[in-house]
Amino acid sequence: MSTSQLTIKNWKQLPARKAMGPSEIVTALSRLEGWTLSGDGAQVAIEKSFHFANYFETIAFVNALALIAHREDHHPDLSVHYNRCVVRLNTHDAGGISRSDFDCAQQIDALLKPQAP
Ligand SMILES: C[C@H](O)[C@H](O)[C@H]1CNC2=NC(N)=NC(=O)C2=N1
Repeated sequence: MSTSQLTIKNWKQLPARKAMGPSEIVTALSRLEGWTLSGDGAQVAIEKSFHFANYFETIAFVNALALIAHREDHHPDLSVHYNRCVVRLNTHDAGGISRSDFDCAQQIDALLKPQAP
C-alpha cells in the first residue's frame, strides 16, 4: 500500500457535509442493504450490524473500516463484540445524516463483497 492511500483526501475535494432531508435519506437508504435509521434530531443515524465467525475477523473488519474512516475523514461510532460489530453513521458537523454517511456506508459494505478474480 502506498502512503498516499493512507492520506486524508484533500479537504477541498471532500463533499460538503450538509444534513439531508427525510425524503433524501429514505431514497438513499433504499439503495443500501441492511442499513436502518436510528435515533432522531441531531442524533439521527444510519446503522448496520456486521456478523463474523470470531473476534479476529471482527477486528480485521474494524481495522479495514478505520482506513476508510481516515481516508474520508469521517468516523463512525462502533460497537465491537466477539463476533459482530455495529456501525453507526451520523454527521455531527451537520447535526444529522449527510452524503458522507452514505458514501462511507457503501465503502464499508464493499469491504465484504466478494472480489472478482
Ligand atoms: C474537522 C473534521 O474534519 C471533522 O470534525 C469531521 C471528522 N470526522 C467526522 N465524523 C463524523 N462521523 N461526523 C463528522 O461530522 C465528522 N467531522
